[in-house]
Amino acid sequence: MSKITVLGAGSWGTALALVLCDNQHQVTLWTHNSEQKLQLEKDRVNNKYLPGVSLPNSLHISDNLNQSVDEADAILLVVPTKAIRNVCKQLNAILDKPTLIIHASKGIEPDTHLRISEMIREELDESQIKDIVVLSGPSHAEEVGLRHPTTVTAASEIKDTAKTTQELFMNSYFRVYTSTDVIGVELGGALKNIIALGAGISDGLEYGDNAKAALITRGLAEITRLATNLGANPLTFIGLSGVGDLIVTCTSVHSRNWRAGNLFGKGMNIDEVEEELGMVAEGIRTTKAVFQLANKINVKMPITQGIHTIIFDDEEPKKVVDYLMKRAPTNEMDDISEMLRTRLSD
Ligand SMILES: NC(=O)C1=CN([C@@H]2O[C@H](COP(=O)(O)OP(=O)(O)OC[C@H]3O[C@@H](n4cnc5c(N)ncnc54)[C@H](O)[C@@H]3O)[C@@H](O)[C@H]2O)C=CC1
Ligand SMILES: O=C(CO)COP(=O)(O)O
Repeated sequence: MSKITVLGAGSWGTALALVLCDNQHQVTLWTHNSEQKLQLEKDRVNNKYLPGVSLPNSLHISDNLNQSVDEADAILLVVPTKAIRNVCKQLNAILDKPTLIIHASKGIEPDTHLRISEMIREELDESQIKDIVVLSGPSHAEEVGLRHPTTVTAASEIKDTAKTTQELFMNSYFRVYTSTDVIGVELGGALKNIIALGAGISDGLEYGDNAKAALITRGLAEITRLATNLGANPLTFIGLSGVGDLIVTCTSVHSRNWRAGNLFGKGMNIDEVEEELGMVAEGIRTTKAVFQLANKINVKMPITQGIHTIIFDDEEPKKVVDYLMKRAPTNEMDDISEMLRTRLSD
């Protein structure tokens, strides 16, 4: 049994805390919101973020970060990307020994274009980090909360800590694979949210299955192209954190990003979408970050560019689709050959 502290009591933090409780670990779920702490303790259900799922009696709820992480064997960070630095700054003032940090958030920071593990390394001292493991894959909290079969990947360059993470989470309904491709796994989880916005927009326009299949497939080519340029293994993108997460996020009504896209497709603007959603759709900020990054390093990402125009320039979705369809004709496999060439020349 390990002592594990989950930071972030949203849908995913709550669902992962349940998995860890089912595995007989000693688990604390930390929320920064004292009203939420009282609500969780009183109802033993996360009414706002994971309704209908009972919290196990063994789950300890806290709003005190200091006490929550005291003597923790591992810390699981699951706050939205925009809160990562703030939470890490608070941890920086507290942690007094090398700690295993596992993160399950999915995003890229605008302006710096950093992945989450890179942001964590900027905020914590080296002496506070035993390792940072990325936990990512096709996994909606709503289904994990029901203990439906789910598979994810735990990625670290240090095989032992990826294995430790696998052992902490693995059970009969939650299967964990390991990987050493931290860049690929982290980017796969973050970038698919952009394409999920696109799938939602397409469904909001009622374009049907052909358009969505096109978005998923060409979206995969586009995000793999960027990730390979940033050092990821292209093969990671035919795995759980690549095509796996794209499928689940682009096709599920549980997806916050798909739902946000759907609202954009129906004509709402960014303020209206964020208000209506009430939960984090990471793809919105990630679209901004990736649009900047792709321009900076000169990687072609037409779908991301189009979604950026819809979200941040209020462009009509139909006009963007028209632009995408009328681009100069190309050869489908150019991408793949280019990626393999890059990989083989490494
Ligand atoms: N919901 C899901 O099924 C999955 C979510 N994720 C990722 O997990 C991360 C969290 O997502 P969700 O749990 O869905 O978000 P959510 O919108 O359900 O909840 C976010 C939580 O973070 C808390 N929070 C916000 N700002 C904070 C701060 N400054 N300090 C501490 N806590 C703060 C909120 O109070 C809330 O409890 C995201 O990066 C998301 O992409 C990954 C896989 C599945
Ligand atoms: O990452 C997820 C599923 O794997 C969750 O996606 P959403 O944030 O779009 O709900």
